[in-house]
Amino acid sequence: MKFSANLGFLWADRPLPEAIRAAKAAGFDAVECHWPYQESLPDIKAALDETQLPLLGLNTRRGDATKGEMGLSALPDRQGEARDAIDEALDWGAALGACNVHVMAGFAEGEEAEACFLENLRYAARQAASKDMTILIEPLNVYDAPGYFLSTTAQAAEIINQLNLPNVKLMFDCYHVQLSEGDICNRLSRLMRLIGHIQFAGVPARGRPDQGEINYDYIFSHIASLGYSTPLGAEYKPMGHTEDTLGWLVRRQ
Ligand SMILES: O=C(O)[C@@H](O)C(=O)CO
Ligand SMILES: [Mg+2]
Repeated sequence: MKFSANLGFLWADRPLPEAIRAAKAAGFDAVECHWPYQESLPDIKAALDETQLPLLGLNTRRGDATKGEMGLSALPDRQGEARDAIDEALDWGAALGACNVHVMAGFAEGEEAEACFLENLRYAARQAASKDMTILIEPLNVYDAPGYFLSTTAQAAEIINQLNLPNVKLMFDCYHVQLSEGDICNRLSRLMRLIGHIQFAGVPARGRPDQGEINYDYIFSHIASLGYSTPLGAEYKPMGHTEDTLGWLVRRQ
């Protein structure tokens, strides 16, 4: 099993280039990030080149983070901004050699929001295809993100099936799935052909994966048995020094 350090949470107190080097030193096989846009792209690229760690993905901008926005792609009155955010994420991703862009839907509901999200995803998939990249959509749990447009894997699967585009896939975050839906292993089996990336964290605190109600040794074995070998994204809040939380990784090396 291979692992990707999500630098939105791990070593989040360091600039991304330093966080990338820390992930390499800790033994991760890949990295991924949330919103790198305030940092220097050439410095991030230099750290990726130096460490030879692949960048698995990044997110589209949230919108106005000070207002708590979490994406724009399902907001019918924000289509121009949403597409700028998609273009920006794809440009950064292509420059950094990333394979995935997570298109964030935002807080919205109803048919108009769904039609808007589908249209923006079609646009994103077209732009991504020309860069050989994949678009991910991720349901967020109803406790952390109440009102977020996508909250279940069933809803995400319906959208992906409706689009029927080879480069639109599901980001299956075991943490969100456990809180909103449960039944993680059966869902992984059923949804495997739609999955583009898998993330994990302890539940319910979103801390290190070896603490909490989920037995990740079991889940990782199940994922391996399904033939999935892409690095799994460690997207948890270390609540202290990241190095102090890596026993789960060290035990597997
Ligand atoms: O699960 C999450 O919160 C992330 O994967 C993300 O991209 C949005 O914050
Ligand atoms: Mg996630």
